[in-house]
Amino acid sequence: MKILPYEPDNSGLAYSVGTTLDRFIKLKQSEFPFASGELSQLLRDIALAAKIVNRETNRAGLANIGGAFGQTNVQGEEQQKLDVIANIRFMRALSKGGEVCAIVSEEEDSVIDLQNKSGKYVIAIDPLDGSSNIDVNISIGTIFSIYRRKTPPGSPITKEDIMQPGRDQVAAGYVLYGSSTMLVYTTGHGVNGFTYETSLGEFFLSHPSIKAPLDGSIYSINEGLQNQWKNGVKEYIDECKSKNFAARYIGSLVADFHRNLLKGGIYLYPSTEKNPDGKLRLLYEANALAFIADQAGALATNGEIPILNIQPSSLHQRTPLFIGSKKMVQRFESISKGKVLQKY
Ligand SMILES: O=P(O)(O)OC[C@H]1O[C@](O)(COP(=O)(O)O)[C@@H](O)[C@@H]1O
Ligand SMILES: [Mg+2]
Ligand SMILES: [Mg+2]
Repeated sequence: MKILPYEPDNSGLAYSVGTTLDRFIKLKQSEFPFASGELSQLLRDIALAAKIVNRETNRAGLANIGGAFGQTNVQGEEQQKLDVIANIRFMRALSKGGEVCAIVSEEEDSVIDLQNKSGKYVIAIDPLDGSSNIDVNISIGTIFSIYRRKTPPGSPITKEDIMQPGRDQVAAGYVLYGSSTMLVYTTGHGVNGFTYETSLGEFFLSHPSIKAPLDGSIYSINEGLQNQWKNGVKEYIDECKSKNFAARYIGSLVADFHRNLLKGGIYLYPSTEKNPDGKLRLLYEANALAFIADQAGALATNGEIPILNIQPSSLHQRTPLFIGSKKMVQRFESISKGKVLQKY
């Protein structure tokens, strides 16, 4: 009787493509003998909420889920129904999960204290990113940042727990609801991407150990705001054009970031007259993507300093964001800081 060892695939990767998210989280946790499993559970809670929001986005056109909700959020932006639904779904999953003590959300004016005496984690979340694309069937997303609270569990939530620089994130990621739905995250040990298999209701590892190309030829910026650009943005974009780079702008930060992360490219949202501090929010948009970028070998800056080094001072503060392939962001910075003259 012949006995053969089972060789699933020859990738040699410890975490081979096709590993379920749940199994991946378990395996990763076993690498940290002192891990208590709470962060693992929190990641599972996020994945659960993502599955529910995925279902809602897929049928947004059918079930009267599209369109405006009829209220504005603290940013003065008109909330879409799906913004509110996604916010409720993530709030519910995170509060039921039991690992989180406080939530900062784009759709909530103030910090939500979950009154959870044992919760160690603070989460900042953009429940639905790319709201302007909801009704037109273009990729949208969810963005999340996870911090360990600074004060002991059970004690009152303090500013110190909430206003932590991106550098202190213990995990971050995004969900992309696109032609397929993906969850991409880091816990500070590399970046991995999982694709949702709807019929099985499972996320499977599809993009292990994502590394951003060092350079690229794609730039993503809302050129409609060109007249409001300053500090070298125009010069940099002119140089990209002189090099025949491709202009790609979806208008959903998660989708533009994801493309550039995989293919090489740069996303730029500078300060404008309308948004002198930039449009994107530090706590629940820029910090998470900057952590992913950092872990994938890419860069994120506000034009002055790395996004991860910014000390937050208010919940919904905005920041200029320049994020993407290392060489492209470095080139932008040197032009915007006037360190180099363009040669076409
Ligand atoms: O329409 P603009 O000014 O180009 O802004 C688009 C940007 O605004 C956002 O939609 C802001 O995010 P929200 O949709 O979560 O508010 C980003 O996803 C996107 O990159
Ligand atoms: Mg957003
Ligand atoms: Mg949003």
